[in-house]
Amino acid sequence: MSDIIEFEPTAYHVKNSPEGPALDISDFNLWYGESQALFDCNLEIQKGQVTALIGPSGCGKSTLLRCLNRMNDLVDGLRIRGRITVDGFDIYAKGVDVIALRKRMGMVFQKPNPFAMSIYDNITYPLRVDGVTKKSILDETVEHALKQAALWNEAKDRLNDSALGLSGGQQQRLCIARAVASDPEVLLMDEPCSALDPIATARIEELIEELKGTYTIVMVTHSMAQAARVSDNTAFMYLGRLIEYGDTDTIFTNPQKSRTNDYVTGRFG
Ligand SMILES: Nc1ncnc2c1ncn2[C@@H]1O[C@H](COP(=O)(O)OP(=O)(O)OP(=O)(O)O)[C@@H](O)[C@H]1O
Repeated sequence: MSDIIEFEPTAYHVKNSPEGPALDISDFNLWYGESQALFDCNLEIQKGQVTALIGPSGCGKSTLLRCLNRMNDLVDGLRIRGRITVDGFDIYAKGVDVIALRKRMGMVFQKPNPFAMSIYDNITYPLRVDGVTKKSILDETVEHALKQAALWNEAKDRLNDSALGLSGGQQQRLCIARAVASDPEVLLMDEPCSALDPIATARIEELIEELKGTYTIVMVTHSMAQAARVSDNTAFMYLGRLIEYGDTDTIFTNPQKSRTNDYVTGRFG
């Protein structure tokens, strides 16, 4: 049993310090009711780097990603065994403030999901919920977040327009801006380009390259080409098990396990 009973957000402010992994997943198992979806997963996710989760459909990539900010908590019949720590804090320990945890672990989904409100309000909404009302702080946050998400030039003259009027790629960059506005340490991305065309995809990939270092990024992708282009490390999953994990070049060019090799060379998947 864990000896950590309180989640301490302050501990997260040591952003991407060079020592140790940002996230440590150890002996992690998960069941949806009677059905086990994750088996003894062990993975250290390095700070400031991009880690890709790859593997065939249904192998548990999204399940594992969603455990990293406890997005699975509301699923009926969900059980877990094992441990996930963020900067040494057990995120499943008793007393953890899950809302505070999710602020530290921003999430970007497959389909862009801006709120039906203005571009400005999309970014400031989480701050307002936290009681921030000072206009200068809100303005500054909007500009900074949009610049970080490479959307400032396209959006600065239409901040009060509806976010739903943006293109799909712009909407996804807005969702990234909204995630970074809360000043997270980690960005979790679940197939962030799957609904986008190749040009919008290339913009998001460039953005991921720019954001890494400032943020630790964990990304689920179906595209092996994308994993090879943008990630530093790759974890290959199969049937709920983590089969192999290593630096992306090695996983794609010299994997140790035959199943990894079969997958990355397109023999199945
Ligand atoms: N909410 C849920 N309730 C019950 N079973 C679920 C739930 N979510 C996922 N599963 C099951 O868990 C397993 C892993 O699913 P998951 O979505 O994590 O896989 P994935 O690798 O992300 O798949 P894909 O690439 O198709 O998105 C699958 O067998 C899936 O049917």
